[in-house]
Amino acid sequence: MEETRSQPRLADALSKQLLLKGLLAYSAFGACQVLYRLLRGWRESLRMRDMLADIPASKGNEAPMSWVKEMRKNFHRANDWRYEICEGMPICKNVGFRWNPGGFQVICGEPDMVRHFLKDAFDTYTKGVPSGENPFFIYFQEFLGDGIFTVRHGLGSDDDGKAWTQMRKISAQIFNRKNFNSLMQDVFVEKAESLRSFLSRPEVQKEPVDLQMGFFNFTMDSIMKIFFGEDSSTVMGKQNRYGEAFDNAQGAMRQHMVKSISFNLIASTFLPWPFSSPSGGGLARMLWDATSPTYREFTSELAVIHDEADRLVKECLADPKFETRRDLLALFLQAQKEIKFTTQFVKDMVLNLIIAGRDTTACLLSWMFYEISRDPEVQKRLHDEIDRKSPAGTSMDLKSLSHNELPYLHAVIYETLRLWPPVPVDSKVAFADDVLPGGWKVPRGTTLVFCPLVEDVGWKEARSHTTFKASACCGCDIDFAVLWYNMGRDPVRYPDPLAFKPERWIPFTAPPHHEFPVFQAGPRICLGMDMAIFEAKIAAVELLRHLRFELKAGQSITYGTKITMNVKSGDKEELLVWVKKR
Ligand code: HEM
Repeated sequence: MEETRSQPRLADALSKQLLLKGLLAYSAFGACQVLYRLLRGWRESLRMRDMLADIPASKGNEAPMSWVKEMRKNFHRANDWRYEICEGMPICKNVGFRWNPGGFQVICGEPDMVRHFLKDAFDTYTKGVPSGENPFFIYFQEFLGDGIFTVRHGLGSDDDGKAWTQMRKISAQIFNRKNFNSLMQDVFVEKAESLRSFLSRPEVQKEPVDLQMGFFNFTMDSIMKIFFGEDSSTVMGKQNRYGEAFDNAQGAMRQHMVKSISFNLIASTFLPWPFSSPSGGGLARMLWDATSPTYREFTSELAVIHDEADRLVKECLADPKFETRRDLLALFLQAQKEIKFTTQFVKDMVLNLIIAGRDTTACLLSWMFYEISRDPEVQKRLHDEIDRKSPAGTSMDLKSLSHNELPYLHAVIYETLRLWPPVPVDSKVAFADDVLPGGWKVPRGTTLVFCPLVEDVGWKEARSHTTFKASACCGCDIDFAVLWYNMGRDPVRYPDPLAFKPERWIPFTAPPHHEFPVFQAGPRICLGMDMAIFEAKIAAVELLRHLRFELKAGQSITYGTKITMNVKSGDKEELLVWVKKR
């Protein structure tokens, strides 16, 4: 009897002992892991600090990681803040923590440097790896999956860049001259006519209209047709849940990403497995994400996007004409047999191409019409040129819309891209130690950021004369920036830089890509560059043949919060314009 009563007590004591031992073992393991990470981080950070010692810190950001705090404070004017911290310096750095190598950035200001890391040393610099040290890429990858925008090439890739080469090769098939003058031309003209007919409605012309929304709908409808063979009519007011989900997911992702930088850096260093991991995962991040309303919004919108991508892929595969289809989705699915892409991969590609093709060109058109509708002289010159060279009823193709035929229109587009680059920031990460032109050392793991070659003279003075009001913007920022935005505003290269002067592009000589990296440069230069310009020209000619535009007075115009730089009026992402028949 005595013996049977003592058995549970013994089992209790044994399990308590086991628990205690387990806890002790886990504490020892956790402490060793944190210590190891700290030592490793400290050693790597020291090495980076030593190698970067010759490069001056960006203005106001001398203390380790102080730039993150400053960046947060300046979310509402992210692009201008980036200009100010490297003003007058051809190269500067943002300093990371002493115990984590993740926060080091080098901001380059000279086209030679840009050329070096986008072209000459192409294999050394690529996209970052999502990790605790690079929290920006965690969410970016979650959004874009394994598509062309996230895939790494060169030293940073596991497959020697094969996946990127294949994606690029297949995508490039759609951007040939034959397609421009048939499929693309037909689609752009049809969708531009729809937009023009919508804007010509008397009820639409009674009130100022959000022209930016019109352009996002126009580019969405065009992309759906060219890339996926699908007819959508958002331009005519038909709702597109996909487009909305896309915008909401982008906005929420960026907000959450910025909010999470410090948390991810700290958690991945100081919390042991399974609460965190150097790859950026772990229970702590799961909890952090799950309790964030912006993250929940991001994932629920992402689910809508994925369902839609699923539908597009299924319908394409079931199409009896599948084998003869030439839209981009069909090309990828046809190639799947030989290259063994997974269906998930094709879906990611779909998503990447929509972001590439829809938002960028819509931003270009929005800023272009912002400039046109606030300057009657520019609009008059465009009307005159179009009336003379491309009146209603004449066809629009690559030749008739070239810079030789319509030099002023071409110049307006380049001037818009200079002042309002649709992708104002971007970055590359060094995967090996390197030396930049000028002898500046760059350690492995540094994020390379571009900055313009800016002189102190000129910029401030020009700014004081501008009518652009960078107020009331609640835009957020990303931590790794490539400053296309600022390069276009360099007063040395572009005198009177803030003035909209299309004449500076006449006669037109294409600028070297590393000096004007609006479409990036080197082997990963934008694939859709010619398509975007062609599309913007067709839309502009079609609208200006029939309509005139006047900016609604009293708007405080600035830039918005998306990855691509859209127009913001007050606290709304819109561009209100009066549209009238000519
Ligand atoms: C004004 C319009 C556009 C601008 C300013 C623009 C700008 C850019 C930039 C800056 C990049 C480099 C991003 C990076 O990898 O870090 C890029 C890449 C890319 N763009 Fe565009 N883009 C525009 C329109 C388009 C269009 C219409 C398409 C057609 C789908 C397109 C397709 C791509 C693709 C596929 C890449 C990835 C290239 C690669 O990594 O190999 N873009 N674009």
